[in-house]
Amino acid sequence: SKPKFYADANLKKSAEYYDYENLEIEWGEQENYEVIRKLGRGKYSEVFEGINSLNNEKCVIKVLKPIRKKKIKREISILKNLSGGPNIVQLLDIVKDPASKCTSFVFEYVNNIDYRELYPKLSDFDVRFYIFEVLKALDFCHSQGIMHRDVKPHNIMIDHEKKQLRLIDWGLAEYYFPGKDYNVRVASRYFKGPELLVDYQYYDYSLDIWSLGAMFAGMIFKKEPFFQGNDNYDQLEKIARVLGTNELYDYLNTYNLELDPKFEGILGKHTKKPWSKFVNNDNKNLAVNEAIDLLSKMLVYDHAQRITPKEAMQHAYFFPILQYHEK
Ligand SMILES: CNC(=O)CSc1nc2c(Br)c(Br)c(Br)c(Br)c2n1C
Repeated sequence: SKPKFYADANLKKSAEYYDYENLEIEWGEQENYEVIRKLGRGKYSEVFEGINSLNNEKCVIKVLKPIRKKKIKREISILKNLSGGPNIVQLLDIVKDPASKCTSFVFEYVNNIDYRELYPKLSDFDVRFYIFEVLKALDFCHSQGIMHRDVKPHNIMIDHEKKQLRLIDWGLAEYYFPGKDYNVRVASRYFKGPELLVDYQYYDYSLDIWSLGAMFAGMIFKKEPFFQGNDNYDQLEKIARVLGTNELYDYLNTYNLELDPKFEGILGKHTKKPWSKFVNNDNKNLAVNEAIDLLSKMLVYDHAQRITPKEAMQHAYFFPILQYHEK
C-alpha cells in the first residue's frame, strides 16, 4: 500500500539526499566538549549533559555504543536533512573519542522534564499544544521522505517553562520509498503499530501516527502505557482487546496476511470497545470528545486509513491552539 501523501518525496530528491552510505562525515573536535553529568542511557547510546568550552553553551552529548558505521551515517544524514525543521532536535557536531574510537553526536540542550513527572501536571490545553507540536515535526519529516519509526514519550523532549518540544533519537529513522519492504523490528514494544506485529513489511509514514496515537491515548486516559504487552504477541492481543478481533481479521484480509502460528490461542475473541469506556473521573478533563474523536482516527488497524499529521493538525481538537498561534 502507498501513503496518501509524500509517497514520491524522495523520488524528487537527488540521490545524494538519501544515499547515506556515501556520506562524508565532517568531524569536529572532541576536546571542545566537556561532560558535566549523565542524563541517561538508551539501547544504542549513553547520554550526557555537556559544555561547549568554546562558547560556554550547554549541550547534550550522545555517545554511541559501537554500532555499524552504516547506521551512524544514516542517523547523521537524516539529522542533517531535517536540520532546522519544526521541533527537530538540532545536531551541532560529530566527534570521535581518540581513546575509545567511539562516535558522539553533540545536540542542542533541552531542559527536559522526564515525562513520567511532567505528564500528570499537563492541562487539557497543554496536551493539545504538545501533540500539535509533535504533529508539526511528523508532517515535516514525512514531507522530507523520512519515517521516524520510534515515536514514544522517551523520544519527545519537553522544556515546559519554554513550552519547547523536540523530537529526538533518529537512530531508527529511515528514508521512505514506495514498494520497499522494511524491517518490522522497529519502534518500542508499547508503541509498535499492528503492521509491525503482523509482519507487514510494506509499511510507511503512517506507522508514526499509530505510535503517536498510542502515546496520546496514554496521556488523555492517564494510563501509561495505554497498550502494555508483555511481548510482541501479547502486544497485539492488548490492541485487539480494544479495537476488536473481527476488525483485526478484516485488516489481515485486506492485505492478504496470515498470522504467525505463535498467535494461535493468544488473541481470543474481543468486541471493539467504545472509547468512552476508558473515560473516568480522573481523566475526564483531558479525555474530551474532540480528543477521543482524533484518537479514534489515529488508532486504526489499517495504516492506509489512518489520519495523517497534516489532516490531524486541522482537527477541531486543535482549534484552541490555532487561535493561540494566530495571536
Ligand atoms: C532518549 N533519552 C535518553 O537516552 C536519556 S535522557 C536524554 N536523552 C537526550 C537526548 Br538523546 C537529547 Br538529543 C536531548 Br536534547 C536530551 Br535533553 C536528552 N535527554 C534528557
